[in-house]
Amino acid sequence: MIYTCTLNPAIDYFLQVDNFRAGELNHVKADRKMPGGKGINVSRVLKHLGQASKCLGFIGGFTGDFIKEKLVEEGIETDFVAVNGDTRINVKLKSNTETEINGVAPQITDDQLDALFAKLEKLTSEDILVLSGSVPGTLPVTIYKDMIEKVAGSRAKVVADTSGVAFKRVVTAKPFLVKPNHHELGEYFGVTVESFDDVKKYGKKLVDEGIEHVIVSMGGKGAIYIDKDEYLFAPPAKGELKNSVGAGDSLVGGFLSEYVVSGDFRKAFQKGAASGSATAFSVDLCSKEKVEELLPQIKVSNI
Ligand SMILES: Nc1ncnc2c1ncn2[C@@H]1O[C@H](COP(=O)(O)OP(=O)(O)OP(=O)(O)O)[C@@H](O)[C@H]1O
Ligand SMILES: O=P(O)(O)OC[C@@]1(O)O[C@H](CO)[C@@H](O)[C@@H]1O
Repeated sequence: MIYTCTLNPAIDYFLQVDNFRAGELNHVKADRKMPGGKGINVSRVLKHLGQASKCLGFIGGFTGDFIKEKLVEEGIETDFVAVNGDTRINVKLKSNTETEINGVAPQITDDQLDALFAKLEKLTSEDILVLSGSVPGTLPVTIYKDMIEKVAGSRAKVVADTSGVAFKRVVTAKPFLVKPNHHELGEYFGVTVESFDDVKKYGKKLVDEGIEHVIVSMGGKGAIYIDKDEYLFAPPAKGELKNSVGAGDSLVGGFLSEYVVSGDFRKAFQKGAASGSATAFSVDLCSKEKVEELLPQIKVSNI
């Protein structure tokens, strides 16, 4: 089973405003509310691509109910720990530019944290645990590292996609796969990562630190996969950008959807990159049809 863990889920509230003007009254032309948060997005992409998963994490209030209902409607299993406050709302404003305003997580108590850790006890070597997104302020920043240590005995594979201090900490626990974007990779090493050579150099440093598989996404420039033996490049597909929110999560979901079937990293990377582009060219997260349409465009090469 693939478990995705979203410590800080959200309703993603997409707003379209023509010529948004800060400091003035703006009228919304169209809006959309979607269940969001990185792990939840991975689960939704997995579902679209025909793979089951179970969503873990913390959820609360009317916003949490909305997320759970939507996931149930889509046939996605959930096993969230309930918290007292409201799950956050993240505003995704599309106008001449894209602006994101991510909300604040509700408080999480020690008992609720223990309840999440108890759920990890059933993981086995057959399972994959995806740890994605930001860490709520009331939790220790070492939480992802602690979770990896908790499941280490089970030999479940851990995939991590987070940023800032949480990324710094999770790297020390050596997950099976990490997926920073090039900005997050640069932030980790205190440098600016721009060119493919930079991505290769700093991605390889993560492999040298003990992470088996590293995928660095670079938005519209594609993605690079690094392990101890090779560097692979997946170009972006061609199309009209509609929504970049969740492209990285789609890369992770697409990758896992193939990896659990074939265990082939090259094919999994190709599917992941096709899924990232498919989401970038869609209003919602990628559909199976869109991923299959774009797949032939993604010619993975050794670089
Ligand atoms: N404009 C685009 N055109 C084509 N493909 C894209 C585009 N944007 C993203 N992609 C694909 O999606 C992948 C992931 O995108 P990106 O690097 O933006 O992830 P991210 O920064 O983690 O995003 P998020 O946090 O919103 O999920 C890229 O590596 C690329 O393959
Ligand atoms: O604040 P975090 O947890 O870092 O990111 C949360 C978020 O921006 O990431 C997803 C896209 O990747 C969205 O669904 C969600 O709103």
